[in-house]
Amino acid sequence: MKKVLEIKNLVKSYGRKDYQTKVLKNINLDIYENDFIAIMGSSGAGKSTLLNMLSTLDKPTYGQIMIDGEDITKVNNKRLSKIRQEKIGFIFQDYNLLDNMTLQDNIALPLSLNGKKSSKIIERTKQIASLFGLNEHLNKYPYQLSGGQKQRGASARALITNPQIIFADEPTGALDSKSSKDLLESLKYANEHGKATILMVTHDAYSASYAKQVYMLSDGEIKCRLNHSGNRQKFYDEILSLLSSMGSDQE
Ligand SMILES: Nc1ncnc2c1ncn2[C@@H]1O[C@H](COP(=O)(O)OP(=O)(O)OP(=O)(O)O)[C@@H](O)[C@H]1O
Repeated sequence: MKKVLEIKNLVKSYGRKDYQTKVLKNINLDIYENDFIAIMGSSGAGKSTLLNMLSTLDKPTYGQIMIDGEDITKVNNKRLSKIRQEKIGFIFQDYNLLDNMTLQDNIALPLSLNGKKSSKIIERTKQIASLFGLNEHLNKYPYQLSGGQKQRGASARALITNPQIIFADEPTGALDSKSSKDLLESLKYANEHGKATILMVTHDAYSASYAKQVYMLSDGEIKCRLNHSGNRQKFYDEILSLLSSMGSDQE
């Protein structure tokens, strides 16, 4: 299996030189094509910090992050934006759709920015929108959509370029349970039927139970890994019992 992300001795500190807080102490992680990983941990454990570094939005204090064998901590900004455009998709908790564009244009945006031909863009937009059950909403503007539809739109936008890795930070954080389930089913489908590798930060055991592996971040380190054994309900129970044994403040 191809290694898409390799993290070596990753450290992140905040603050001045003489007064530093080490948020991430020593993270080592290999992520392979088609993995679906959930990163959990209590509030302030460093989940978003880790995701921001892996997704090129922030730089580590020490350590290496290799995407496709290329150390993204060492490349210049021009190369970094190319890597973002070509290899990475982002899903944020607050959707980040552009208000003055239709859903169709929002989903198509990464391709329009790449300068692809318009008939190809429309075809691909419809294809990805149908994966997320959005075809009948394509001409609507974000204010005409529900939270769940917006988040599925944001996810379709993240997947439209067929990126190697999707980074999702609390993608179900603002959704009700039905919309969360719809979104997670779509991500699962994209992971199982496409080649999408997904790395999702979540505090929610239900969302995490859709992943293939769950990593627990605690005290700046990955303390524990759980593997999905095939039955989602069983995995959900295992995650809950791990969270309670870790004395976490999760549900
Ligand atoms: N830019 C920053 N400067 C200083 N400290 C920061 C900065 N960003 C994050 N931190 C600190 O790093 C720690 C980890 O924050 P992070 O947002 O990664 O946690 P998290 O696990 O995602 O939490 P939550 O579940 O509450 O979102 C926190 O103590 C936070 O206050």
